[in-house]
Amino acid sequence: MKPSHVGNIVAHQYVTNDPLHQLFDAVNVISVQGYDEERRVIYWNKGSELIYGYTQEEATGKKLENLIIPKPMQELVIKAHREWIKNDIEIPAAELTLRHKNGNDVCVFSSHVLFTNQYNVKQMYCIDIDLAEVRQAQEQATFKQQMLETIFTAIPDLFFLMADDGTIIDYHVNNEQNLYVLPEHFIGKNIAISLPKNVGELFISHIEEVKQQKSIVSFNYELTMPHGQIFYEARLSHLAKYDQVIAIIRDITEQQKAADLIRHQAYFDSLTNLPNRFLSLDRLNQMLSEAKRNQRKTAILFLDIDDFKKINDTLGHEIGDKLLVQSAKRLSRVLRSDDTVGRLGGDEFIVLLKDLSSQEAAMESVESLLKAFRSPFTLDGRELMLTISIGIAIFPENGTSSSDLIRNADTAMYQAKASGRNTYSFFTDEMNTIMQRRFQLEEQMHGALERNEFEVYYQPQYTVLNQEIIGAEALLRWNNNSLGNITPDEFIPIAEHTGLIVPIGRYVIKQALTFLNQWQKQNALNYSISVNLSPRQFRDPGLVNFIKSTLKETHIAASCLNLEITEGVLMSGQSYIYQAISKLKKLGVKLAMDDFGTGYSSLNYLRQYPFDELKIDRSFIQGISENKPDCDLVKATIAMSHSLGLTVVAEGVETNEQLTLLQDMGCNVCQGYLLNRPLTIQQLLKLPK
Ligand SMILES: Nc1nc2c(ncn2[C@@H]2O[C@@H]3COP(=O)(O)O[C@H]4[C@@H](O)[C@H](n5cnc6c(=O)[nH]c(N)nc65)O[C@@H]4COP(=O)(O)O[C@H]3[C@H]2O)c(=O)[nH]1
Repeated sequence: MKPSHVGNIVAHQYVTNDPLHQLFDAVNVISVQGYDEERRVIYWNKGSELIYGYTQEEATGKKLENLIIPKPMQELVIKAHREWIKNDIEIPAAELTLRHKNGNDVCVFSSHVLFTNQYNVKQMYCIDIDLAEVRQAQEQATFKQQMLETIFTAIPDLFFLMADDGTIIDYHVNNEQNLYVLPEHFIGKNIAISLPKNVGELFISHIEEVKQQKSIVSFNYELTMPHGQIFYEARLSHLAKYDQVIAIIRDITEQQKAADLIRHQAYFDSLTNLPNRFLSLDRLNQMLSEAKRNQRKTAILFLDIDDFKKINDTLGHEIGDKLLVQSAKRLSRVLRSDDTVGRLGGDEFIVLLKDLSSQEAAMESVESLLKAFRSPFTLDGRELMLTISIGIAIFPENGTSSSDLIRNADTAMYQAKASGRNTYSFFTDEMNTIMQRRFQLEEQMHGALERNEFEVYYQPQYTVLNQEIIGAEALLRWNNNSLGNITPDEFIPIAEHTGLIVPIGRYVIKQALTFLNQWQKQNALNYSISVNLSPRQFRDPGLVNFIKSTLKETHIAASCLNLEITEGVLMSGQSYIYQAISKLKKLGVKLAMDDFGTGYSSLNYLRQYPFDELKIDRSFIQGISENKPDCDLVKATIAMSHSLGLTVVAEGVETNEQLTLLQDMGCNVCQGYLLNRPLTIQQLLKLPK
């Protein structure tokens, strides 16, 4: 292109800078502007339009200071430009904030050159690089930095930046007290030597792992710090691009303690601190696997504090709890460290004796356990004696599975209780048969009332003098489809144990009084009815009211109801029993002491409780005709009862001889096979008056 000598300044530039302009025209990301000596635009590329907003047409001919220079800088720019043209004082490249067409700031890095063209005219070229993105990136970097710092200060975790061989490069910690060693001792050093050997090794092995694995690797460790034993969780992340590893360390002592506590609560009994049922059974399973492997014997002991329920009921749960704690301590003390004692619940404990050479070897521990209870317990200044009953099952003789062994030890304990408590019993096969029968009875007893399997029989009671019927004793019978006829001696104790005696007992009372009403009406006689009451029935808070309302419903005078209780009912000395008896007496109901002669036959109870009648057990009656001591005893009992104002009833009279003797002794009432067996209602109603 040729210069056009028309005095047009624009024309000059093309002559001078044509090849360069072609280059600048092609670059959009850089702004290139050309100015003449008066700072008028002679060149304005596309990049300038993009940065400053003015098109080439708009910019051409305009003065630099009026175009993109902010007001405060204008004087300065004019002066600098002049100095350059006149005195050759170069304007240095600099970061400047200039102005967009829309008035906004434009941040650029501006470099400048001054040409003198062939007409000796000076032209200044400005090359501006938009710094908006750079600034934005810088701002973002600063923001991120600040954000990281804020995070670092806000969270309590420790951060370590390490080379991927474990050399510590940098760290961040909120409180230097949380550092195991001071920074000067670990910066630039390998983490393995900055921490205890085992922890250092953990770090190194996990650093190796995180390098192989792309995800985060975490592990726990603990350190002894001046402020205690501290648990940490370390999370490692590999910065593969930089061959570095970041470790974020968190103090998890509190969580650890909470988890330990939860674990402890899940496995240990909170009262005695002994292993609970869950842990005890787990230990039993472990012990059995070991015993199987080593072909050794082990023993499973079931322990139960005798009459603990009574202690709890009379002295209160607080004392009961204290006794359990002390008992647990005594039990633990006498066992070998290898053995386990656990609490199964209530007053039941389990003892696992490991590695026994023989069955007899268990005896030593059993005796120590019984002996541990020989000295009294001292509680709040008072002394209490406790005894325990122990059932023992031996692996492998009495079972190889934990469930069999537990069941058999329980059965043996039941036997120990039955043989008078404060003793032990080894499991035997006969016990197993008894227990199986027991379980069958228990199973069938549930629902027996609903299935109408019970029937009340009545054994007539006669005056000894002339054998006139004065009443009857209600005796329960149970006929079950699969088990046949079950005697009360067998099922009543089970009904007591399960608590089913409460509804069953109410059934008997209701049936007996309903029948009595029918019987009294039919014969127009004021017969009485005797009903047995079990100890467990006294724990039924509705008992007295039930009797009261049933008497009312059946129109029976309270004095016609005779409640038979055994010494066992009174022995616990529970206040609720005394209260129930007093209330029943107030109703007008009569009270008989049953089975006299079989237990302690404590005369004290006869004085203490308002009895009307005393029933001499049939085992004595049977002996009176053959055996003098029995005869003397019965004679004395009758005399004593009479002196206390009690009516005497003889049970189980089977022979005329017995009857005659009882007549001689002045016994009042009798019942027995001689006169009649227990009868059904129909049979009894057919009897002559
Ligand atoms: N060898 C012999 N035995 C005679 C003779 N006369 C009566 N008997 C039996 O002696 C038991 C007397 O009842 P118990 O001492 O109260 O002893 C009762 C009583 O303690 C309990 N029992 C029975 N029915 C009930 C009941 O409804 N409630 C409660 N709680 N216990 C009951 O079961 C025990 C046994 O009852 P049963 O088997 O009916 O046995 C009855 C009766 O059948 C005789 O001349 N010779």
